Amino acid sequence: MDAPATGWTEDGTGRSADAILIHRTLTEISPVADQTTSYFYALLFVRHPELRELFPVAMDVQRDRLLRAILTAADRLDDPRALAEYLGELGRGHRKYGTRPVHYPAVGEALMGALSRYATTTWDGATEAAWVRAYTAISQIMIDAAAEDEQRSPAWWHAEIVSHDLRTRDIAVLTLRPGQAYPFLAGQYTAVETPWWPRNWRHYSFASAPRPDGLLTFHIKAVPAGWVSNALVHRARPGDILRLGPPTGSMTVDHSTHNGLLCLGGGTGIAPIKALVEDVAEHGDRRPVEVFYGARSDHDLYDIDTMMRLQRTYPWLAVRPVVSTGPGTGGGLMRGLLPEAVRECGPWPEYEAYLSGPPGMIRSGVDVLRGIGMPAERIRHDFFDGLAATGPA
Ligand SMILES: NC(=O)C1=CN([C@@H]2O[C@H](COP(=O)(O)OP(=O)(O)OC[C@H]3O[C@@H](n4cnc5c(N)ncnc54)[C@H](O)[C@@H]3O)[C@@H](O)[C@H]2O)C=CC1
Repeated sequence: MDAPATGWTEDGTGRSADAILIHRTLTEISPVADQTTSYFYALLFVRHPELRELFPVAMDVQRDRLLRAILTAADRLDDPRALAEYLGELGRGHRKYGTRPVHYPAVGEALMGALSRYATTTWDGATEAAWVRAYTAISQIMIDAAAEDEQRSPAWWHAEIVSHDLRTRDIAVLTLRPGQAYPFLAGQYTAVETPWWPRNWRHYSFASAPRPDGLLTFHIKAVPAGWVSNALVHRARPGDILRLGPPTGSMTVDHSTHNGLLCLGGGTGIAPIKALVEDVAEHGDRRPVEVFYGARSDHDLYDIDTMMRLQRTYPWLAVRPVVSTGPGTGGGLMRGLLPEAVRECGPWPEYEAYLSGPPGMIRSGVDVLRGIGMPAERIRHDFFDGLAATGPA
């Protein structure tokens, strides 16, 4: 996939002229992001009512995903590799919503309408031209990626729940049997849609490496106001059919090195970490793997038995539970937040870091690791609703 090629003149700062104009617009709309988003969707649905059915009935929770994804991409114009990767995932991920190439101009038109209305000070002919070039390039990369993907993969997969294990009051472990082969890598995640909330897709990591029987596992925590997660934890039963989007995410094991793995799994963020451990075991690498498993209290360490079983099985694996609140129970339990525990046990030369959990944990974990000298290229993580987010709503 090619990077955008037009409007490309460097200024003294190393940024292209288009990127500077686009960044200026983004800075101006930042304090009025909510209004810009509302206006964008209003324009889109008033002018193109046929597009409304691609989005969930209620759009409050993830209302701004599509616009946020476009703006994120536009702000990365000068990083063609990251842009192509991000937009490729986005284009492939949009197939499950029924997005067609013909829909892209409608979105572009609403985008220009919303930006020109809210970036009143900086909007002019040159800025509009820069946005048109950027959006044309963005949509073309997405359209091409979707078309290429269509040749080899379904837009989505049906999967039947074959077991539902309620581990705590609000956490369930689900095992699914996909209707057809579902290729993915340990450490990746996917989007899940339930029959109860059509077109509401939520992201969950695979909690196991690919298995010979083809089954998939997910750890779901019912979060307040989380319709999909509450349905999956409290309503779903074996026999129910879900839909899955394509696998995505870059927190996969680099098997080209013998470095150790330093893994931080916060809450249900332990799910992909468990998959990574299984992946290392299957490759027979015997690289040291240090897992820090964080939860609010020892009661919330819902998968500790599995992790301890893995530790007993593999001599190269060490699992350290870390609880942030509530009484500790001794017995090797560390107290505090995960990133602090990792710092205390550092400095971790010869390790690659894998972080999975709440965004605050990932941010502070990256800060701690960078602070103790770990180079950025040895730190891997995904943000479910940040750069890696896919979906129109
Ligand atoms: N691939 C990924 O990155 C995955 C991410 N998740 C995300 O993980 C989250 C799990 O939520 P919960 O189970 O409620 O976790 P939680 O809120 O109970 O946090 C778990 C642990 O993370 C650490 N932590 C949390 N916030 C922190 C902060 N601001 N700074 C430093 N450390 C912090 C603490 O040690 C805490 O005990 C969800 O947001 C879910 O979307 C879940 C699965 C996979």
